[in-house]
Amino acid sequence: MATTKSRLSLGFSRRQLLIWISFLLLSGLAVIAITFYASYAQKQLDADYIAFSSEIVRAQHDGEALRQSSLNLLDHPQPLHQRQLLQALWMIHSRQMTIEQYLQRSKLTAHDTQHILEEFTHLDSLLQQADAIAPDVLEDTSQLSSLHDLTEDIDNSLAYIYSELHTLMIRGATEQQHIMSVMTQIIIALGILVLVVILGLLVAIEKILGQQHELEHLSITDELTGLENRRAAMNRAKHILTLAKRSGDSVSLAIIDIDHFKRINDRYGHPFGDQVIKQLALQLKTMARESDVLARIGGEEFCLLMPNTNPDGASELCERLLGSIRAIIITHEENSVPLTVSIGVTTTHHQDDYDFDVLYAHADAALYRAKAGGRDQLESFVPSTRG
Ligand SMILES: Nc1nc2c(ncn2[C@@H]2O[C@H](COP(=O)(O)OP(=O)(O)OP(=O)(O)O)[C@@H](O)[C@H]2O)c(=O)[nH]1
Repeated sequence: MATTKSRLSLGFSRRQLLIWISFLLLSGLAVIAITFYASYAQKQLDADYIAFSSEIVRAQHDGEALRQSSLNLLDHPQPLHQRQLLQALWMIHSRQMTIEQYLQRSKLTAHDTQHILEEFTHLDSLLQQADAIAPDVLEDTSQLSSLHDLTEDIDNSLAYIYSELHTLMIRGATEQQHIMSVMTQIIIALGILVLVVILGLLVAIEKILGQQHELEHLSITDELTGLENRRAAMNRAKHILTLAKRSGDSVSLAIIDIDHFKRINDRYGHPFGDQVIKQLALQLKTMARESDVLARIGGEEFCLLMPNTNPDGASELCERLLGSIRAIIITHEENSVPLTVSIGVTTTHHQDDYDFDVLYAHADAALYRAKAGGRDQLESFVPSTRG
């Protein structure tokens, strides 16, 4: 009832749901953070600060060229120097347009560039004034000194703009470097995380497989003796009997039960009784064949299923078992403890006998007679007594 309550309609337990919600929340946050950072980084990395910087470096010569041509014109008012000055003015115009384009393409914020744009407006008005005077200055030489003053103002304005832009470029490039280093660290951290997760998963899978194998082994093994348990014996017996029934081969089953085991327990204690069981199991193991199924099917009861074995073969082996068990030397505090077993054995005779429960019942009936006959002996099931 409690389990049903703690499970929601979709088949998730509350704990699983919490884990999934936390996982989804964390993943969502990680995706948002990464997307935000990636778009910011992308903008910064898109800005071509190197090209922009080289354009600014080239532009710094424009002011000097203008000032020089203005000086030349002032000293020698000749058409050559006037042409040079007009050319310098044109150069500054076109450079100004290129730089304004770079500024728009760059990811610098309005806050960063506001004062530069204002200075550009001021520069525009100075250029317009110079453009208005320069073409006629040879006709009206009184304008020469005003023109020269204007060129000085233009040069100063350009110097201010370019030094500010230069500072911004350095800041942008530094930011790019910072972004690259943060991204490298993030990539390394993610790589390590992925490796750790993969390693964790591998360890978990390895552990689960180990536990699964261990559980499988435990589910078919008798803990005390290490022999197969009743369940495993029945499964294997079923398989062997099915094959034998088809081929018509005889299969024998012996049940081996320790005599008066209760007395051993009572006299020497339960742990000693366990040791006796283990010792007997070891002896049985050495005498059983590879193809036999040897299992502990009860407290002091073992079964030995012998494929392809007729009644004579089974009896012979069981007699040898009785003898070898009698010969086991067991001592308790220097007192020897006699150990004997009784064995009931049966062999498939009819089609119906190829069934573990039927064979077991027959062997058990024979064992009963062995116990009743005085123990430490073998009794075989006699088919005519069936039923
Ligand atoms: N030490 C130990 N004793 C066990 C274990 N399993 C069952 N026993 C004991 O085995 C004894 C079996 O006693 P009984 O069924 O009366 O049979 P028995 O004393 O061997 O007498 P018979 O079979 O008639 O010869 C009981 O005292 C159980 O407690 C075990 O794993 N370890």
